Amino acid sequence: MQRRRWHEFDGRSDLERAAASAIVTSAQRAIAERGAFHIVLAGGTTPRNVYRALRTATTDWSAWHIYFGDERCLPPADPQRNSAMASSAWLDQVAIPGRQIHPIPAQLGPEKAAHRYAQEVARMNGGSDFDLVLLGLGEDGHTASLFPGQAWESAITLPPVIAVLDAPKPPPQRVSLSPERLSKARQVIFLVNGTGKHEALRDWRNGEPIPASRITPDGGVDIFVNPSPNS
Ligand SMILES: O=C1O[C@H](COP(=O)(O)O)[C@@H](O)[C@H](O)[C@H]1O
Repeated sequence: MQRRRWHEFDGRSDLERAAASAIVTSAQRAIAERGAFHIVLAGGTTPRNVYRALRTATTDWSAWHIYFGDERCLPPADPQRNSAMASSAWLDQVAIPGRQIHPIPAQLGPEKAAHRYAQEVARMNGGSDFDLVLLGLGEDGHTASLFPGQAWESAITLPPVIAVLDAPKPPPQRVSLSPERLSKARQVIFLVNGTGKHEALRDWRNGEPIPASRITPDGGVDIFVNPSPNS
């Protein structure tokens, strides 16, 4: 069962400011308590300005470790790649050591990339919880690259990283952390902005089993939403 805390913002820029501030606060806490900050990034269009805002954050970048919740199987520099977006908006401009940035090698194809990334996450982070997982919400209720009506929904056990072969949103080949792995987190924040998401939000609020509701960390999830996405 997913515990949800809804946070409504007065327009897109308020949401982005609040998200950037929540990320920095989470990093400060993790670095003070454990000496490192392990964050999983969302892709898509919603987080881009949040990432841009982080360029000027005051933080110890050497303690940050970056992972991705999902990736599209495209060449590494393709602007539609989630890692390419995060790099140009933010990561290329701050002093996070390169060995602490872990893009999904999705250019290898979904199966091989899923296998490699599962090994990499296990090697870097062991079985421990991520400090913060950022996620988005698609118009159909998908989160990361977990789309409704796909094989993973009926699987009894899932690998920590899933090869997605026929996503309904292009490109069809993708790689995604499983809902169980995304739920192993001290904190999970969904960023929801953009037209066309009203139905998915309504279903989510009504407790319908959309993919986003499969993320169930012990501490519950925080949902940052801009209810009037045109502002
Ligand atoms: O395809 C994807 O979509 C979701 C939502 O993206 P948005 O553009 O509506 O913000 C995103 O969270 C996911 O990482 C991405 O690969």
